[in-house]
Amino acid sequence: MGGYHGPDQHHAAPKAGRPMRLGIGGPVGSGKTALTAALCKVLKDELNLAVVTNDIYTTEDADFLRRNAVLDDARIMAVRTGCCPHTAIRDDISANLDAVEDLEERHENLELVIVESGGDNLTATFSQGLVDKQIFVLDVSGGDKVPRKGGPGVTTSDLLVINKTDLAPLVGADLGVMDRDSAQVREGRPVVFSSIREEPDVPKIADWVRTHVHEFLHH
Ligand SMILES: Nc1nc2c(ncn2[C@@H]2O[C@H](COP(=O)(O)OP(=O)(O)OP(=O)(O)O)[C@@H](O)[C@H]2O)c(=O)[nH]1
Repeated sequence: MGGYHGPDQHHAAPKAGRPMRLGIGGPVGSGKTALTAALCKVLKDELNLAVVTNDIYTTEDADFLRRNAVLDDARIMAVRTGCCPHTAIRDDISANLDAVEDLEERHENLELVIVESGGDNLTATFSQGLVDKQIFVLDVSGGDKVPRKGGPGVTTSDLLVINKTDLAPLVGADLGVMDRDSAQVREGRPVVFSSIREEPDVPKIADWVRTHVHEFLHH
């Protein structure tokens, strides 16, 4: 098992003839499952897509997606990591890769596979051997100092989502500070503020995903 900050041990997988693989990571409870469900609802009629969920001991996230009928059952696979979530998305990616490849074999012409990580800390990122793009989801109620603390998820993810903006007044979080600090540590990489509760069709995030799937499949 590698350390949190060690180099990625895996090479990026060849891209020809397969869907874009999108990782969604972030701390426990930040809204990863809510975002996965929202993206499935918004994109399922325009993109051929499937989802892999990760939980430590249960299949709770997959069960949530199935209960909410965001996709056909056969398009959702649960990985039970039995270990720290970051290990399964970065160090020993075999169970996740098997699940992704299984979905790709079972569903012809998939265009997007979302891999939702279990909740972990600010250092957890996906291996490039598992995903092509990654979104890191932070929760406003974790405090407005979190973006400036940095960590690879915050600084290097392809898209940083700062979720639960509806809670900012309740927890005294200054969204301006989060915006300024994240811009500073991310050196131009995009940041989107969202409230999945108030805006369940996540328009800016869905647009970002559409654009990247299109680029991946057609370039
Ligand atoms: N107020 C508010 N609550 C939200 C929002 N997005 C998600 N939630 C709630 O936050 C809680 C956690 O959301 P999940 O989507 O389960 O979070 P998660 O990151 O998948 O959690 P783990 O998989 O356990 O790490 C749930 O009760 C959601 O309904 C939001 O924008 N605003």
